[in-house]
Order: sequence, then structure tokens, then C-alpha cells
Amino acid sequence: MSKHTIVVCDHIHEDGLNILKNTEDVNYVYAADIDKTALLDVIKDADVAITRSSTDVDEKFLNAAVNLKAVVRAGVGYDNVDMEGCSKRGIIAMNVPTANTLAAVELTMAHMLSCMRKFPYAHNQLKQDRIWKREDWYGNELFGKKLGVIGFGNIGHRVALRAKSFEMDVVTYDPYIPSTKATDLGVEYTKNFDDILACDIITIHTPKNQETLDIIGEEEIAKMKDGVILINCARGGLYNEEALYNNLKSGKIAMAGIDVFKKEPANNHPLLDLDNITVTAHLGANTRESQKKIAVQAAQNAIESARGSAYPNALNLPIDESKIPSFVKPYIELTQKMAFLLAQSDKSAIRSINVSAEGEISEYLDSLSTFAGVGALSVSGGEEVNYVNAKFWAEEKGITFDTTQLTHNSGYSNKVTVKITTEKGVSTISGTVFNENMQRIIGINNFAFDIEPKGNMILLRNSDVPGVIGEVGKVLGNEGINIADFRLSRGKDCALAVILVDGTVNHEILNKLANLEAAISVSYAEI
Ligand SMILES: NC(=O)c1ccc[n+]([C@@H]2O[C@H](COP(=O)([O-])OP(=O)(O)OC[C@H]3O[C@@H](n4cnc5c(N)ncnc54)[C@H](O)[C@@H]3O)[C@@H](O)[C@H]2O)c1
Ligand SMILES: O=C(O)[C@H](O)COP(=O)(O)O
Repeated sequence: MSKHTIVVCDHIHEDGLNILKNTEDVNYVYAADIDKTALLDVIKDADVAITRSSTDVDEKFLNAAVNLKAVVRAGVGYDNVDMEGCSKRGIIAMNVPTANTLAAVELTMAHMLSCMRKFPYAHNQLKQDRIWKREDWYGNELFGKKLGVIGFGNIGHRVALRAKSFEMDVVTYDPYIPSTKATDLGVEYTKNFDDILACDIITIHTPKNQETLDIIGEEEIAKMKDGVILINCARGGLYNEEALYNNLKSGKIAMAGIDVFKKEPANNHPLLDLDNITVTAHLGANTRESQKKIAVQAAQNAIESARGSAYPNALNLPIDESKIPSFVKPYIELTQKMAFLLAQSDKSAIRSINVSAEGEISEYLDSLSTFAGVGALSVSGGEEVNYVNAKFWAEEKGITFDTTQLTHNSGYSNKVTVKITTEKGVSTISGTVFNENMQRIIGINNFAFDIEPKGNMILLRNSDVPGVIGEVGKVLGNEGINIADFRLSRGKDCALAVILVDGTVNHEILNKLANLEAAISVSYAEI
């Protein structure tokens, strides 16, 4: 039995490790305790890697991981995964999006309460310094304060709900949700970021990306109330760290609760020198409950992706499979096969791939085009080309893609056509699907057909003169090749035959067919 190598790059719960250890077709490698330079050597054998935020899936990592097919980020944020690098290499990146939500929500509340009561400092005074001085520790209450929540996703909306149970007023800013998601929960929704800056306490729960990096800086802090409290249990760098430091030092920001830093580990960070900050070492996801759930899901997802059977929560697929209706799937399959056939029959450098469609299917041209790309490019690229990297591959080779939505006029309820332009010329192939999944090629280069896209096919273009079928039969018969089916379509001056054969056909046999007097061109394709 061939085994899939799954490398665990960071610490995950033992329940996940046990699943990997006990799966027969998995070669499990534990690399969480080695340094990241040594990991580069181990990762070269990995089919799948399981990582957390401590492992950067960057260019160095990806260059070393020459066999990698998938990476499972055992957590939510994937800002340290080079998504474009993965896609270019055909590596599918996945995360485990909701298993640590509650852990992060509760840590956020802990930081909020801790900031209000300066809990760690009060604790240390009694525990470490053995001083009982109650007058030093007057805090503030959450009750009646206004909380601004930036990002109202899985974590943000749950923080808001908990804040409401403390009888806080809550306002949220998240341009990517319908306002009712907030208002249905009794949370004010704003499109004006200044409404957030006017709050008593501000907490952020967005992903880290170009748009959210430094979303709070000097300018935004200047607009805030004196004595504001800032919480960040999402990602370091969402609040500009220098601005955060300066304004904590000046007292403009009364307290900050910080779980995450721009560069981690952050054991020497300047923020740690301040006395008005509560800090944790990126512990948002660190509850036993959440780590257990994450590890189990990450292990199962890693196994499925290693087997190629499923890619749960894939992040870099050009197509969201869950949004593709079942009637489209056979068309996608058919389009890939037709493009594969066409590219084989004209073995020269491809310049462009056009996919056109009519009928309801034409609403899915992007997906059809991606799969046409996989079909056509895999003729030269083999298994290295998949639907994650097909368009990157094409881009590197200067191949252009386009699509055309056609009005309904062929008589078929749905029809898809792939047109490939190569150095030699232009060829087209069309297909449709009958009775839900009966895929059929209905045209090749304007010759009408009704062929199942399956098997070994010789495509013979010939002058439409008597005796061709007999001569073809003789050549193939002499070579011991059995004809399974012979389809002929007649054009104005010539005919196109699609000859389905048992067994494979080599160059020598094709040359013999090409030498027949009536032959114009001969090509061969296998689907
Ligand atoms: N400290 C930790 O250990 C820990 C644990 C889990 C998650 N996280 C971080 O928290 C983030 C949020 O997690 P989640 O599960 O809630 O994700 P989510 O995807 O469910 O929610 C993110 C929300 O942010 C919103 N958003 C995106 N860009 C925005 C912008 N510019 N302004 C305002 N809102 C914006 C989105 O619309 C979405 O509603 C993750 O990306 C991760 O980085 C940290
Ligand atoms: O994005 C996340 O899921 C959290 O930041 C947790 O990350 P970690 O699993 O690397 O601690």
C-alpha cells in the first residue's frame, strides 16, 4: 500500500496525532519540536503539512516542500501562508475556521475584564510583593460602556453578545455583512468608522490583510476618547504597534489587552515594558476544548486531502464547489475532457483558450474555463497541472483565457464549446449533456458528431472519396488494432472520422494512416 506522508509542523492536540498514527495509509512525521531550519529538510517528503501560526508557509518553506499537495492550517488566520505561492505550485491550502472561535471569544472577554480591573497588576502586588493595598486598585465596570467591535464574524459577533450580557452598548463596523446580522442581535451597525473610534472600549476581530493592516494608527487614536481601552486578540499589526506604544505611554490609551504581536515570538517586545497593558503569548486558541477539536479536524482534513478525496475549507480554489449546482458538474467534467482531447489532437504550443456556452450553463463560464485550462494544459504539464494552478501555469507561458456567453440558437438546451488557438491554427470542440449525465461530443471543427468522450480515438480528416473506410480498416487490422466504433461526419469538401480503437496507437501506425492517399491529417487522443 502506498503511504501518504503527513508532516505535523506545530504542536497540536494528541487526539489529532493519534488519528494520524493509527491511519494505515499515512506515514506520520512529527516535526513540531525541531527548529524551522531543520523543518525545511523534513518537509521535502511531505504530501501534506499541518501547521499553526508558528510556521510560516513562505517561499522558503514552499521551495523545500517539493512534494506538497496540501497544507492544513490548524486554526483560522492564514496571513502567514503564502496563498499565491501555494496556488502557483498547485498546493491546496485549507484552514479549520470555527473550532477555536469560543476560545478566542473568551480570551477577548478576559482581556477586557483584566484591563478594566488591572487584574495582573493587582494580582502581582498581592502574590509576588505580598502587599495588601486596596486603594491602589480602583477599576472600572463594563456595565454601561460603549464597545466598538471591528469585524462581526464568528468571533466578533460572539464577543458582542457576551458584551451585551454585561449590559454594554455595542456598535460594530464590518462592511462585508448585512446590517441585519448586527441589528437582529440588538447591536448597532455603522458604516462610519468614526463611530467605532468614539467608543470606550474597542476590540478588533478581522483577518490580517492589506486592508486591515494598521487599520488603527496615530490618526485614528487621536480621534479616540482619552482613556480609551483597546483589545487585540486577532492579529499583531492590525493596531499599528508604534502608535499603540506611544499612546499607551502618554496615557491617551488607558489600557490595552494584547494577545498577538506583529512578529512572534515577542518575548522582547517594547510593549512588554509598559505598565498599562495586559498581555498573553498568542493564547487565543489555547483551550483544551478548542485544540482537541482543531487537531481532530486538521488530521481528518489532512488525510482526506492526502488521498485526494476532499479538501474541506479550501482557501485557494478558483471555484467554490459548494456553489456549483449538480447539473453543472457533468458539463465541467465534459469541458475538461474535450479540452484534453483537442490539445492532444493538435500537439503544438497553445496561445489561447476560449470557452463559449449557451443556455443556463453559460452562467458558469468561469468554472468551465478553469477546467478547460486543466484539460488543455495537462497534455504538456501532466499531473502537475490542477485547477488551483492552471491559470498561473498559463500566465507563465503567455497563454490567454477568455470566455463568451452565447445567445441560445443551436437547439441544445445547453452547449459548451472549447476553442484552442495554437501555433498551427484554431480548433474547436463542442459538447452537451443529455439526461443529467450523458456527456456527448456534438461537434469537432464544425463537423457534427454524437460521441461519448471516452476511449482511444484516431481523428482522420480525409477527402470524401470512396474506399477510405476499407483502407483504414486494413491498416489497423494489419497492426492488430481492433476498431470499436467508427463515426464519420461529412463536410463540404472533406470528411472527419473519429475512430475508436481498442489498445493504443503509436506514431508508426499514425504515419501509415497519414500516408493513405485520401488522408489530409491524422491525430490521436486518449481520454
Ligand atoms: N488570538 C488567536 O489565537 C485567534 C484565534 C482565532 C482567530 N484569530 C484571528 O481572528 C480573526 C477573525 O476570526 P473569525 O473566526 O471571527 O473570522 P471570520 O472570518 O468569521 O470574521 C472576520 C470578519 O471580519 C470582517 N472584515 C474583513 N475585513 C474587514 C474590514 N476591513 N473591516 C471590518 N471588518 C472586516 C469580515 O467581514 C468578517 O465578518 C482571524 O482572521 C484570526 O486572524 C485569532
Ligand atoms: O488564527 C487562529 O486560529 C489563531 O490565531 C490561533 O492560531 P494558532 O493555532 O497558531 O495558535
